[in-house]
Amino acid sequence: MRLIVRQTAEVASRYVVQYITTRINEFGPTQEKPFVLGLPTGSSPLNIYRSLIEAFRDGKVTFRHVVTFNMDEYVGLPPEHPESYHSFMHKNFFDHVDLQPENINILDGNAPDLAAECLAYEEKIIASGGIELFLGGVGVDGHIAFNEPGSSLASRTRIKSLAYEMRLANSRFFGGEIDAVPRMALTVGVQTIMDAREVVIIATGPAKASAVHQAVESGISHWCTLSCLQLHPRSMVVVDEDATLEMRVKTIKYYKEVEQIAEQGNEAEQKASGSIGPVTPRTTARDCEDGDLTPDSMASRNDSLTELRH
Ligand SMILES: N[C@@H]1[C@@H](O)[C@H](O)[C@@H](COP(=O)(O)O)O[C@@H]1O
Repeated sequence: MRLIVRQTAEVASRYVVQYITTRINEFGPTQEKPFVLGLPTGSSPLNIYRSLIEAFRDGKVTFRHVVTFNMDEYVGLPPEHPESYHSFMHKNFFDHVDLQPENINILDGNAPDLAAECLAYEEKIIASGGIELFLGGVGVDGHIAFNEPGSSLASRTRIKSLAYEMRLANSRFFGGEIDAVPRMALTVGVQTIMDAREVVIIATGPAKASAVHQAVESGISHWCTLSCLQLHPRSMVVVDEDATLEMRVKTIKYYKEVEQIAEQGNEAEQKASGSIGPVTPRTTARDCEDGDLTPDSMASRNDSLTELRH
């Protein structure tokens, strides 16, 4: 797991946008080989969606051959309800970029057979080639998508009844009325997210500090489903300084050093190849200290991961 720390939420979001647009552009999606992107809702990704729209308008990225899968949706809320995740996504992202409507996938919380809907969603992800990059946010209790504390780390897309705390937290979107928050949702599982070839999480603000501390510095636990990313070969948590308030100074220093070394490696790589422009973070010498892999074997592992991605 990599941790990227930026001073403010805005700068952290810009980092994510730069990262995603570079990944899409380097991938070079086509009709036959689209880039499959997992997407979240919530307030945390709003800056990201705004900047992705800007990047699209400035001609820096196109979503023409991008296929999206959203993380979750409430059960029983009409899609046109202002707080449905369908509405959220169209209002904040889909309606402003060149995504093809048939490439947009969001769980149908009004499907006649909800279990079949969840199964079909998993099958569609596989049929699309698997998710290349899953972008996510995190709840104050460390949940990803609607995988609340206690969710199975092996879970897949399923129906979930929402706990009191979750409904209380989300009542801010329903005029503060907890009874207006649906009691159930459909959500991708922890394992569905883990199956993505890369996972990028944005976490900003002091309210997320405890979740980030647990996920990064503590053990893997179903009480903080974000912590499962410790097992992911290519995951990154991008935070602002406020979200690091509960972390050890030593940990932040470690991750900043890892990033510095990666940047130096990238610069050297760019100089050697004469290329310019943004480069996605690669394995660093420091990463290799975590296991018995040599930089060479890590480099070849990166190459094989790249092959798998394409
Ligand atoms: N299902 C969503 C999650 O995907 C999101 O990460 C979380 C945090 O939202 P926010 O970014 O508004 O704090 O809220 C909901 O529970």
